[in-house]
Amino acid sequence: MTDLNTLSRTWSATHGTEPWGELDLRLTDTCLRDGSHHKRHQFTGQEVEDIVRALDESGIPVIEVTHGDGLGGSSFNYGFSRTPEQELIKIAAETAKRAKIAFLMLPGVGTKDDIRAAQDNGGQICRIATHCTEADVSIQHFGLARELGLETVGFLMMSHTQSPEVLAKQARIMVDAGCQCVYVVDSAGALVMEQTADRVSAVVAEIGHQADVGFHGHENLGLGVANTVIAARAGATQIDGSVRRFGAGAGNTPLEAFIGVCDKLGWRTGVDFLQIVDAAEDVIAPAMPEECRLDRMTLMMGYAGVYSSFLKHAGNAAERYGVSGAKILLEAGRRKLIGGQEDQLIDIALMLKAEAEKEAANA
Ligand SMILES: C[C@H](O)CC(=O)C(=O)O
Ligand SMILES: [Mn+2]
Repeated sequence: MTDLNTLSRTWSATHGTEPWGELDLRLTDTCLRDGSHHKRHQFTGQEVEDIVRALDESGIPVIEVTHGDGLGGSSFNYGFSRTPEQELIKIAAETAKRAKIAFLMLPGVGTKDDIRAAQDNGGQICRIATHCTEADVSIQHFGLARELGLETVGFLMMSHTQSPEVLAKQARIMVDAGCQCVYVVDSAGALVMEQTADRVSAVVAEIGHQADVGFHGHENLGLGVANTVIAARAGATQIDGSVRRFGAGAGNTPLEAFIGVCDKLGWRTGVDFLQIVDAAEDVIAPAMPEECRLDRMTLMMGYAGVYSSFLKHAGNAAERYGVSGAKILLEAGRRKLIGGQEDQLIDIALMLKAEAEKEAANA
């Protein structure tokens, strides 16, 4: 486990004698992509325009816009988008004056043609996400993205499920394929402080001399900001979050809170705290179907280590079959389900229903 003294020594060795005094972080707001899960993929063009304008004017340097499950995610399995994501990317790119527009793709869900289309529509940063033991499926997509002149980011999803050593090896595969920044992604909001630091440190040790390292957090155990602070101290220089926590599960690291913390620590983000707080209240909150809640369901996700975007799917299955959503999530965690296995939530609901019927018959 990384303790703070070790972290301080590592920091001094790589960044000079002032432990975490001087830090420049590049922030990515993900509410128009991760928040798409919470919004059940129902963003309108007007909402995207308003949110991008507010984030851009506050100084957020990168804004991610895509269906929650990435390019090509609009489908029966994941949920259909109200507005085609390529149209939303175009609106975002036409609205932003300073910010770069990023898009996410999961190999197998999106295709190479989707990447080309996103670039044609003004997307400049291609973020490629894989389960954290499957980086090899991203190799050809990183190759294409670099060929097209896109900036590249890799997402190692469900990072809590693997050791720091495994993550470092997977990060190496992405960087060798052309990835310029690898994110440790706490998809389930299950990492606790030192577990975050250990993983980020290991990835920094493996690729830090060649590429950036990032951190993407979720709030399911209420640790989004704390985990993000410790990730930055461990060497993550690209940081994700969503203003107002507008993301899957209990939401992402609330970016405006993290920016306030950075101001207090003397870390530079280039974002105006007062402006981003106003944007959160006046522009982002009104676009949310409801606040992202830390409740029984989302706590269960952090506790059992369940992919945050399963929340709505588990809720639907619970309602349809009259069983406990929290129990579905606990079982999903026990089965170690990963993204793409949403249909198993229905199997679990049917199993719980059959168990309940059997119990009732025996009573
Ligand atoms: C496709 C996922 O929603 C990506 C993500 O944000 C995560 O794993 O967390
Ligand atoms: Mn996420």
